Amino acid sequence: MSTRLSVNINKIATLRNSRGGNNPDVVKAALDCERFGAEGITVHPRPDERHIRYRDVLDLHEVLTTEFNIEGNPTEAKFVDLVLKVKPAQVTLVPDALGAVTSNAGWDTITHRERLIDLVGLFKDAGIRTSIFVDADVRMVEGAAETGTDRIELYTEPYAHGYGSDRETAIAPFVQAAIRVGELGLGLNAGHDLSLENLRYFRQHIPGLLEVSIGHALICDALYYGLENTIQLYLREAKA
Ligand SMILES: CC(=O)[C@@H](O)[C@H](O)COP(=O)(O)O
Ligand SMILES: NCC(=O)COP(=O)(O)O
Repeated sequence: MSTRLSVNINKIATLRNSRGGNNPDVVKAALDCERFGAEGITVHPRPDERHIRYRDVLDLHEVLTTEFNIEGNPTEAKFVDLVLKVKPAQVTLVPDALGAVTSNAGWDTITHRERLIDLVGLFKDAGIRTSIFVDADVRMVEGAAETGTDRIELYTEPYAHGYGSDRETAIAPFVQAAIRVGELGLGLNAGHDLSLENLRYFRQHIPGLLEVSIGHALICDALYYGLENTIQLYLREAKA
């Protein structure tokens, strides 16, 4: 089974927004990512629009030909309306805290069960595949399964953080979670802080990994290797 690479282009928008204007052009960059081999494009609009703007999502939707994955916090009505309007291939529900620098935890799928059931139903009725962002915790995976979601996305920051010092210990809860995902018949995605250094080991130890979404490290690597080479390097790790 091959794991698909979805390139998160938030950081390209961050660079554009730092000067105003349209350089780099986010839509062109996304199309180039696709041309260079990306199998999907991920965006994670936030209420402050500090990187991807809601307008970008509409523009991207017009032109992308690979899988479009929109991530974000569904407690924002604006986010829900945007996703229902665009109808991407996949929506990933993330419990972002307002003001957080980046996503820093998965859902408590037990506490938020009823809300997640409603949201998953809403998006699935619109023909959108759903994925719920969760920590590598079997209880949270089981809670996610009860919402009716198609997939879960494992929050991989703790793995990435622990990889350098003790990768066997770092991957262990992710293996357990992935096995449970498979038993429950859900699809499995993963992301956050995956990199050229830690991706191959993750891919080789996690059963049934359908998709990784990678942004920060990939765009940093592109400064050195160029976007086309970098996407090829990540594809090699994702397929290893
Ligand atoms: C859910 C997730 O892990 C990513 O979408 C990540 O949060 C990227 O968001 P930022 O680019 O805002 O850090
Ligand atoms: N879902 C994770 C994602 O889209 C990218 O996260 P990161 O690679 O920017 O940490």
